[in-house]
Order: sequence, then C-alpha cells, then structure tokens
Amino acid sequence: QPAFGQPVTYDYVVIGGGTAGLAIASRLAQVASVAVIEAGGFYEQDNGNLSTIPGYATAIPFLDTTPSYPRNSLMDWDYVSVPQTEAGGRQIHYAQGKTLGGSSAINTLAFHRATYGAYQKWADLVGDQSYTFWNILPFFKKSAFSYPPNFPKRNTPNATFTYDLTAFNDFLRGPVQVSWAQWVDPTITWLAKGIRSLGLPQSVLGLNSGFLTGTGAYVTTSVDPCDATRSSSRTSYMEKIGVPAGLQVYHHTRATKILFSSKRAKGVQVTTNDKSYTLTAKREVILSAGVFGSPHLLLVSGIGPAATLNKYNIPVISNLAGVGQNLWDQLYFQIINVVSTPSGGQEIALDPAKANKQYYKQQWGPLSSVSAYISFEKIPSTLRSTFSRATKVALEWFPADWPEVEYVAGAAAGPNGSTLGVLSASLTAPLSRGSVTIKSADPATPPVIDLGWFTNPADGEVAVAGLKRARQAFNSISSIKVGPEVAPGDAVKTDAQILAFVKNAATQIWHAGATCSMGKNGDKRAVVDSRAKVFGVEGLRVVDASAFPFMVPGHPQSTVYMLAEKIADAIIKRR
Ligand SMILES: Cc1cc2nc3c(=O)[nH]c(=O)nc-3n(C[C@H](O)[C@H](O)[C@H](O)COP(=O)(O)OP(=O)(O)OC[C@H]3O[C@@H](n4cnc5c(N)ncnc54)[C@H](O)[C@@H]3O)c2cc1C
Repeated sequence: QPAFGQPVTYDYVVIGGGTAGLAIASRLAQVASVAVIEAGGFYEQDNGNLSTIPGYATAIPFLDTTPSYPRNSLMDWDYVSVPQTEAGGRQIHYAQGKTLGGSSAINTLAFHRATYGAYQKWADLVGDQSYTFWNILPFFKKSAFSYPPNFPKRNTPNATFTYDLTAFNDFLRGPVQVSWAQWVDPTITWLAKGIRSLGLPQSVLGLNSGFLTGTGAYVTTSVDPCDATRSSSRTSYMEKIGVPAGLQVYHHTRATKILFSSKRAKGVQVTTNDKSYTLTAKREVILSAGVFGSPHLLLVSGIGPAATLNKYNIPVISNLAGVGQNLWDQLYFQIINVVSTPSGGQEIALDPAKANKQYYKQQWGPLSSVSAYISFEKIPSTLRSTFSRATKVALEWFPADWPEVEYVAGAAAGPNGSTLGVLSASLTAPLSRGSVTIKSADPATPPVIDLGWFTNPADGEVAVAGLKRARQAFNSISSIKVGPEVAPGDAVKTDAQILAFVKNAATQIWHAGATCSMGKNGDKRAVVDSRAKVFGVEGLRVVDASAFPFMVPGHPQSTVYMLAEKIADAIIKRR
C-alpha cells in the first residue's frame, strides 16, 4: 500500500471489493493499474467458519431479518428498511456483505443461471443484443468452472441426476468454483419428491442451460469441492487466479464521494481510520458498491433526481430520475413441518463432534454442503383462474420461460433433536417496486430503503397461489409429517388467511437489484447504458446487481459475475 494519505493515481478506481467489484478489478488489473476500495476486511477473521464452511451458510446469526438482529458490523452494513406498510408494518434488516468478497462471502451459495427469455428481455430493454443467452454464455463460462458431480462420494442413489456437460467451459477454468453437494440431506430428497408430484419433473440439463420453468434440480453451489469451502469473489478472483500485478486493494477504506472535474469522474474521496484522502482515476471510476451502496454513493455525489439533490444542497452533476428507483426484490415464505426423516441440522445438533470429523477429515457430511433442491414454475391455470384481470395483464410482461414462483426444499434442526422440513416459495416475477434514497448529504448517514413489498396487489395473489402449491407438495409426502403444520399452521386455510400470513411472515431471499438500472437513453428508469456507463457524465460506470435492468429469476450471483466479466472485456477491448 502506498504511503498513507498520499494522492495516488490509478488507471481505474473500483468502489466496492464485492462480488462484481473484485471480478472486474481482477480482470482490468491484468492490463492496467487498478485500486479497489473496500469498506470491510477479511471474512475469515471477521466471520470465521460461518462464512467459510458451507453447512453454516444459512446459520450466520446476522442474517436475522428483524431489526433486533445480532449485529456483526465488521461484516454487514446494518441496513434496516423503513416500515413496510403492506407487509405488516415490519422493518426489515437486509444483510449485505461488508468484506472482501461482499455478499458472495455471506450468501447461501446457490449458483445457477436465469432463462433464455429473461436475457432476451434484458437485451431488448437495453437495446443491445449482446445480452442474449448465447452472447453472454462466454462470460458465464469465463467466470466459473464446474466440477462434475462426485456420485460415489455423494452416495445417495435417490438423488442422482443428469446434467449438461456443455454448460460450463472447463477448458477456460473460470475462477469461481462450482460444484454439486457431495453430501445430500435425506429430508431434502423427500421434499424433492413432493415438489416433483406437482408435475415439475427433474431437469435432465440442470439449471445452468437457460431453462428453469416447469422443472427442478439439485442446484449447483459456489463451493470448491476439493476442500469443501465457500468460493467467493475473493477466493476466486484474488486467490485462485493470483493477485494481478496491477491490483492495489484498500481494505477497511470507505468511499465517501465520487469526484468530478466538470462532468468527468476523476477520482474518489475515501476514508481510512477517519483520515480522508483522494484516489485519482486516469481512465474510469467503476462503482460496484451493491444494490443499496451504489445508488447511495451516486446520490451523495450529485447524480440522481434533481429534487432530492437540491433538498440536501448537493450540487447536481447529472439529473437522473432513475437513481435508487426500480428496486426489485423477491419475497420468500415457507411451509414448515416437523418430519420423521433425518437431516443434516439434526445430525450436527445431536453429534457435532462427528459432523466436524466428517468435514475436516473427509470434506464430507452435513457441514460440507448446502444441498438444496430447487424448482420453478408459472402458476398453473387451475389457480391462475382466480387472479384478477390486472394481475394477469401485469404478468404478461414476463416472457414465457420466466417462472413466477421458485420452490426450495430445505431442512433444519428442530426442537428436541427433531427435524424441520422446510419447503419455501419465493416470487421470481415480483411486480412491487421499492426505492433507495437519502435523508442527508452525509455519506455516513445510511440510505433510506423502502423495499416496497406487496405494494402491487398482484404479488399477494401470486404468493397465495405459491403457498398453496408448496403446501400441496408437502401434503403429497404426508407420511413423513409429524403432528400439525408448524407454519403457516393448519388454521390458515382461506385465501384471506393465507394472504395475511404471507404479508406478515414473508422475508427477502436477498436478491434485491436494479436500483441503478441499465436501459436505453431517455428511459426514465435508466441510470446506465448497456455498457454500464452512467448517463450524463464521462468516466463512470456502475457494475453490480444494481445495474441489472431487472432482477433475473432465481439466484443472481452467476449473472453478477457474468456482467463483471462482460464489462471488463468491453473496457479492455475498448468496445
Ligand atoms: C444473505 C444472502 C444470501 C444470498 N444467497 C444467494 C444465493 O444463494 N445465490 C445467489 O445467486 N445469490 C444470492 N444472494 C445474492 C448475491 O449474493 C448478490 O446478488 C451479489 O453478491 C451482489 O453482488 P454485488 O457485486 O452487486 O454486491 P456485493 O457483493 O454486496 O458487493 C458490494 C461491495 O461494496 C462494498 N461497499 C459498499 N459501499 C461501499 C463504500 N462506500 N466504500 C467502500 N466499499 C463499499 C461492500 O462492502 C461490498 O463488499 C444472496 C445475498 C445475500 C446477502
């Protein structure tokens, strides 16, 4: 690191050493000098095994979504939303990784791609056909390497599958390590059977070939199968492929303002240990601070709706109405039953020493795995017929292969050594929109986050149908159910009761995006063009989940990596 506080100049200054930030920085640093500014540090120190060991991915305490969550401010931004008026007035703690690796260091590791239709929609919306599935496939392949399943080690004959050998280009050996769980939770195999009973067969290709709707599969995960540890953007882009010579990482350093000379981004004001200094960018500033951090930093730097900027006496650099708007989020709710089948959570709770031994000696057992089975569908006609006309019309915006609901089969330790079977549903075509704005010009004041949950009544209608389908799936395997339903509970029967339940119980699945949406010039939601360049200024791009034009169906991390690779390639080739 250069002498502290010295003005330093780089070709590129990347704000945020998260999922997208480290990926794009690592590629650019092979041909140029690059500074990465990251507010957090090293997750092995600040979150220990909770981040590293796959089996703990869903057990990180600060993923609690209530405002009284146990804090770990070394790792998390401590974002809490405004009360969600249509979701029981609840305030939601929305965890976001603050560490090298960003949210890829705390996420739940599911790794798959969206659909042909979704990426075609992206291409059409932004007016750039380089975003179709076939055109972005090379960047998916460049970012991630997939190992074939290890069936002998998996040793679960009722959880075998076929997959698409061509989905990953093993020859390119992308840095993110992707694999199928080497240990399968027995309860999940039962729940998978329940989901299949809905008429959603197991896919022969898996979930990385552009097809999701109407099928399901054991999902690939961002886990390195060689040592059964999390593959984050840091272990992959900074360690697996080596730290490129041109890369300088400023960790524990916060970006407080993007600096402009006239309309050109020329650097970033940063703070380390309360000391402020400037990093100058000869070519570009790249903003990768995430779905909440990126719009927040744009706003305090003078890019956003003029009315908001004027209110806080922030000089307007670019009047862009879309900054912080168009927040997409996927709501998530669960059917929970005590079940008679064994589970990983139960095994860990009953005999932690055995689970530890299996993990450390064999890289196997419940701690080695997040072995979810995931399925997607459009709500079938029998339930769809109950939708209002407005909901049916609104859902027509989504392409034919874009699912409306995702089902995830999971399991957890229950009370007194029991197992809880968890079948969740989440809305993959949400129609409510939230926003991110500011209440102060001071970058240290947290942004105002309104998730907008259930503000479009269509989401309530789809959620009711989704919950009924998940319950139907669970009831098809009633032989493993023990006692009454734990959640929502047998008393929750009518549509009105189910709606009240989901509004009060739904949480995020942490897939927020699109707050600095990509789009065509003139589109009032658009903040960046298809090359991720911010409208109205020079030398500034936004590259992260905030720059998506919408949240893709399913789990987005593979698409975040793809976008980082695509924009890095465009910058390097000057396209
Ligand atoms: C709990 C959780 C579970 C999830 N599960 C899954 C899953 O199973 N599968 C999946 O595909 N996706 C999952 N996701 C979503 C996925 O991880 C995110 O969409 C993705 O990681 C976002 O990448 P990003 O680059 O946009 O932001 P991030 O990875 O969050 O990176 C933003 C970075 O910017 C830094 N930063 C922000 N502001 C500043 C500043 N002012 N100065 C310096 N640094 C700053 C942050 O500290 C962070 O490191 C999950 C997310 C979470 C939080």
